[in-house]
Amino acid sequence: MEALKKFDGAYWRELFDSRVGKTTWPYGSGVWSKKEWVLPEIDPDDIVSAFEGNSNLFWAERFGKQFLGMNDLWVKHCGISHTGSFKDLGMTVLVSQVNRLRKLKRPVVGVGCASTGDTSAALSAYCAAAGIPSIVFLPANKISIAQLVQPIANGAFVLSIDTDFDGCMKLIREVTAELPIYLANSLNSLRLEGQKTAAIEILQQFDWEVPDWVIVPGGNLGNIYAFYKGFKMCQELGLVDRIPRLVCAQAANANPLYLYFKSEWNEFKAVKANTTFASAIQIGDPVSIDRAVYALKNSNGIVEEATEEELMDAMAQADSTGMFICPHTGVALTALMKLRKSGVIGAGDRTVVVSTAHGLKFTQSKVDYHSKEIPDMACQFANPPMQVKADFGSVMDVLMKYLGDKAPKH
Ligand SMILES: N[C@@H](CCOP(=O)(O)O)C(=O)O
Repeated sequence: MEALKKFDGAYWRELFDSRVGKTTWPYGSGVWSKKEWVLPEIDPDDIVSAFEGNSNLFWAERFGKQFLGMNDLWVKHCGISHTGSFKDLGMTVLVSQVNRLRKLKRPVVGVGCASTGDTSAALSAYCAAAGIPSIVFLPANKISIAQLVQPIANGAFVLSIDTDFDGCMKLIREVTAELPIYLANSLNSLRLEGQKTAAIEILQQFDWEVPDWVIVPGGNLGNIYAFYKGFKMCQELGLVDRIPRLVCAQAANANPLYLYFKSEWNEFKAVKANTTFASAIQIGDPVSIDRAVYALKNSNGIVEEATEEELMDAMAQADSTGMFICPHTGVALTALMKLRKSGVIGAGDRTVVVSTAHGLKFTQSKVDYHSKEIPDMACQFANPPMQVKADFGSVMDVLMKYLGDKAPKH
């Protein structure tokens, strides 16, 4: 009974009154009533929901209208998944095949990858579920804590190597040529077979109406090709009659594809990737460069880039509309902002931004931004917590000011 009492409105009301004194609750007595709530009817247009129709395709209504003057902007959230990124889509296919190979007594002792965080999280989770050893090469001190802890907790053999992702990638390719370790990076087509399902799902979610644009953040560049593959497959099957134009969005600090595009596909040069908050795409020598170029050329595609300040501002703006995105999605949104500004993407174009990972994997970057602790960055959309003395008057003062600023001006 005592436990049940806690759910009784009167109990809380009593507690509230005894601590704060009698107050007038302005939102109707129903809030504290013991009776069951009867919700008033609501206009469907007023429903505030994270999900529009399907589970992971959001209509970014407020962001689109407020920052871009767009009414048909969507976010395909691939981070709502088991390990929090789109890598799950590909890894379930790859690890399933490895499982089969092992049952056929093929000499696969373990599965390995180089990673900037998300790939290793997915690989280690699926391998752990199947009881297959996983080996991951991570660039030391270059991935978020949330990402690092995933393969560790999943029981992978984690090598923290004093190099960058490109160095890890080079090493794992050399090692897998010598040892019975199956390479799980996205140069393995099995990964792409899984990842391309996100494109098919987008079309299905739009009832087979093709969006005008799909914007994908790009680092190792397997995913932009996977999207192309999925869309192309649907076109070849006659499910749709065209494919969307693809945009690959890179961080300016790791932009070899962007530079190649700007040279009108004249000459590709790998770059030394500099530190970026979009750490999962901090890659200077992408393994899927040729496939990405093929995808972009065959979809009338574009490559854009985002500086650190641009991507962090875009992330903060998106978060302020409730999105809580990862920095890579900030890169994609920056690309969209630039293409909207130049008029390449029109106000009425149906556009899908691919959100590649869950924002909770990148909380440190958000904390740094909102604390305004990033050198040479204005952090213009920062929303730091307000320090306030623990007394009623001080709290009332700041709240009155806040509410005064926020009150609708009629
Ligand atoms: N961003 C990736 C880098 C590895 O790319 P992959 O496409 O080969 O898996 C990661 O999360 O590790």
